[in-house]
Amino acid sequence: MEKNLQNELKKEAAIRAAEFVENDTVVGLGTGSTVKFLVDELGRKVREENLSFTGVTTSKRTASQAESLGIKIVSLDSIPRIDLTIDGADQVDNNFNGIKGGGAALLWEKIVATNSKKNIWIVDQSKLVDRIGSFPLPVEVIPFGALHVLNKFEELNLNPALRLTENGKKVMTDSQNYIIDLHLNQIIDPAKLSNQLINTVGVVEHGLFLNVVDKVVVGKKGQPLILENPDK
Ligand SMILES: O=C(CO)[C@H](O)[C@H](O)COP(=O)(O)O
Repeated sequence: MEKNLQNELKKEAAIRAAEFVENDTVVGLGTGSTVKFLVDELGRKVREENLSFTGVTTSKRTASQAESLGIKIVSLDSIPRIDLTIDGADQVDNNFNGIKGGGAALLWEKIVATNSKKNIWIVDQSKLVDRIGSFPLPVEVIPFGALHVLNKFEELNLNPALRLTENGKKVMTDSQNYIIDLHLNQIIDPAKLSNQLINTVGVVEHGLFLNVVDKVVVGKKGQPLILENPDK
């Protein structure tokens, strides 16, 4: 999909999803380019429509954008619950399984998501797929012994690659871990892979988000589509 159109559709989904944010609630704010549109819109609503909510963010990036727009941000441990989290995703299949972590924020994203009463993902239509996996699956690993974890993944034919910055430095997450991307093409059994990864010593978390999302707001030509997860 052409970049300008994709951005337009991301923005459309983000603006539609902002309507789900209610006054006096605690809202988890995800990370990424789609969420950036969401935070802009929520900032506008705070300024122009007196929307009042408390945010919990899934990255330092989102926290600084939100605070610069006047959105109140608190730490996760200072609040008893999160009412709703809105986040992006890299791919979503028909069973509402998703891959996240393209922006390297998957650990905080999963912690915030699993502590939220409701989760909404905002995506453009190109991210809806029959089977997830053509987007590389991010795995967050602690730096100590990371190359041994990479070798194990290699032995398991998971096609791992340590994520590097444009300058060739290792990408560091907000928790000071590394990211290994698994180039799998397709994931036949997401639950099995999820168990396998999380049981590998050195892995902190992975980007398979299974049975997490309640609603997906899809930016598509025409108007946004809202998909409801029947299993939630
Ligand atoms: O999981 C994420 C960050 O870790 C993002 O939500 C995901 O990568 C989608 O990003 P974008 O909205 O930029 O396409």
